[in-house]
Amino acid sequence: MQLAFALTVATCIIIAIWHKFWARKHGDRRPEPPVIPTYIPIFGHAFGMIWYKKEYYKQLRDKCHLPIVTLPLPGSKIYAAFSVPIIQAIQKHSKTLAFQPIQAKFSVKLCGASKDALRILKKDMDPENGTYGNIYVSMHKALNPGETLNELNRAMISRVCDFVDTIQRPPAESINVNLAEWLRHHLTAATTDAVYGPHNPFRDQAVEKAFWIFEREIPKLIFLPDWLALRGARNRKVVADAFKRYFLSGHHDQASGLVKDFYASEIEYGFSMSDRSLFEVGHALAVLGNTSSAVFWLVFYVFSSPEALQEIRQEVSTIMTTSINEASGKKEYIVDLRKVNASCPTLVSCFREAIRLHSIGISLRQVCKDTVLNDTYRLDKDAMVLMPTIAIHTDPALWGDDVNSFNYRRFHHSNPRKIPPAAFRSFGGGTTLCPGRHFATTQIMAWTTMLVMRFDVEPATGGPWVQPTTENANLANVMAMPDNDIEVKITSREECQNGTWRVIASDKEAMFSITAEDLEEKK
Ligand code: HEM
Repeated sequence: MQLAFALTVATCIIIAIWHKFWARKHGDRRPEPPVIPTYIPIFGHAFGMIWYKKEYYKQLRDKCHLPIVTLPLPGSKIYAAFSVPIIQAIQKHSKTLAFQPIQAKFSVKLCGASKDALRILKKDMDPENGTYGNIYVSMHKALNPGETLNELNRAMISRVCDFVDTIQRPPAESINVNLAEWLRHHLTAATTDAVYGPHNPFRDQAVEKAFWIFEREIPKLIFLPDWLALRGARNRKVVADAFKRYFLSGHHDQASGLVKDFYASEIEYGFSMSDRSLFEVGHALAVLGNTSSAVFWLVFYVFSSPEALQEIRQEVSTIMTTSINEASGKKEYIVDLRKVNASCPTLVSCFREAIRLHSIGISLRQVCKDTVLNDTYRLDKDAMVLMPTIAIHTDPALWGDDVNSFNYRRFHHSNPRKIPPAAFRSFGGGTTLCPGRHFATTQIMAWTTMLVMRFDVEPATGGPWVQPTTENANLANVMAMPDNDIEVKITSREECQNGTWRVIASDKEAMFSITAEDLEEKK
């Protein structure tokens, strides 16, 4: 009798163990994405990522021709996705394939915040009891079409226009600038004035300089301990200290809604003043990190493609109104950005094409629970999912054989090759779709329309435009910075001498629908 009882208990235990382990792994028979072997055992993929940088994902895509693969790494497992339908499936599972746990860890490491801050964020990410990243919702709200965004846009546009006025001079007196550096400095000034208000800490040149040094050092700050990333940590502190003084003086009361709302959420979460100041360095990075590179590439392509330049000038003149100012007797030119989407298809196409070619962002997700994608592959808990934009943006199957060259009409309605909207991923997608895309696009269009209409821009050498490489681009960014700068000569156009110029923007709705999500919403 005792033996029978013991056997029954043992059988139950065996069945329970079988159910827990074997059935969980193999019960539905759906496999994990295929493992990609490497010549170097264990460390092969890690080595490939470090050595070939962004190019590694293109190599893997071309080597395996699979929608998603498994890359075993020492102590962890990574899945890399190379197809639009698989990426869309990943984005749909936003609870089990989540960005927030990664965001919590990365933001604390990147900003050098305290263990207390990590504890608060981790608690928030608890799937049972946490609000699961509610803190970032305030940022999304402020940047969605609405009054807070309108105010931000108005403040930014007015600074862009004021600055562009200062470079207007008689055509014989052109100016020479290093394009990337010049744009970065003046975009930083216009953006941070709009975001942080009259006491903008970035008006101190030492703070701006420290911020951009910190930005270059981000990969070290994320992957190495702080004592091996001293330069980044030291410069981050310069910026964080400036923010601390700003907050302690209550200067954020005069800032944009974006800063005020986020600051209020941080207080609600219980972060210390020191952590709030450090996290603000991270926010500044989201706000500033990518827009100036996007303007650089757009300006580079537009001014180096005479046909595109001519078409864009023609298009912008159709959305421009001209009147005579009664007091000064001068002409007033007003460019209404609200009309760009509908009336400037070549400009919009050039913008999308320029950022398509230079998007190197990698969207990340953590597998919080075993998840099956489209009834095909099983992703195992605790692994990480990578969605490298470059693998999608350079796939000839999607874009055609000229995928690697600038085709200024690629996104033009006259192009017979129709691209699936979800294949354009410069702003990411799903729940982590860039909330700053409307602000960024408005700023990019304000700069580009002003430069295109008022100036001629050409290489200072007098020779042809030479495209810079992006081999050393900082992989912490979404847009690749050029490896070297280009010195350009900026000359005012004769026909635009006698007048004042202004850009205005929408009060009502998002002006630019360029992501799959925005296009869907518009339907
Ligand atoms: C051309 C300029 C920009 C590009 C290409 C860009 C692109 C992106 C991408 C690809 C992501 C990540 C999406 C993902 O992982 O799926 C992202 C996230 C984000 N971006 Fe942008 N961005 C730009 C400008 C801006 C600006 C100007 C702001 C703020 C004013 C901003 C705020 C953010 C924020 C807050 C996030 C994190 C969203 C979240 O975690 O929920 N971005 N951006």
